[in-house]
Amino acid sequence: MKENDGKLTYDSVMETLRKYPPVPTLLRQCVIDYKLPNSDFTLEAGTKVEIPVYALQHDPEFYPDPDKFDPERFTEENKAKRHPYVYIPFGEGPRICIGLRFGLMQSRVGLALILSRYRVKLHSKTITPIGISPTAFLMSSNNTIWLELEKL
Ligand code: HEM
Repeated sequence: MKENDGKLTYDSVMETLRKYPPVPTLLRQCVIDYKLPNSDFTLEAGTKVEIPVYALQHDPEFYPDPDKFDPERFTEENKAKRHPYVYIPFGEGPRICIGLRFGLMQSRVGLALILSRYRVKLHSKTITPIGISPTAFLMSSNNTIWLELEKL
């Protein structure tokens, strides 16, 4: 907020959803035979397709130094340089998340309310580095994240 004239921007929420998309893969089913551009491969109608959201959002071709948390990636200028479909935490197309705007706003308001009233630290019970669960269907940490909230 200090860096943005006291305003809470969406950029840090967007960068969080890039690094940790709650839905790491999207599912689709091909409805017509479709020849992939620049290849001899044809997807046949009926084929189930998994779209790797997590992998796209960590591809260094689109996001250099992908593990770095850098909200600057979401300035209007930087966004314009990327293909829009390499950032799809809410999906895309006719079945895109119906709660996209509400989800973004809710995360922002929730964070603002907590961070304006409390100093948040990791509790010593939390095992670090925090890893991603390899078995959960939705993005989850591999261990409980314990936080310590101190009233400001
Ligand atoms: C940060 C919060 C959220 C994330 C990351 C998220 C993510 C997603 C994703 C990835 C999809 C699948 C889209 C696709 O297949 O292309 C989806 C679908 C959907 N989401 Fe969300 N969502 C969020 C919040 C919400 C909220 C707040 C609501 C409702 C108030 C909501 C309601 C729905 C519904 C109804 C669908 C199914 C849409 C359809 O199939 O036509 N989501 N969401």
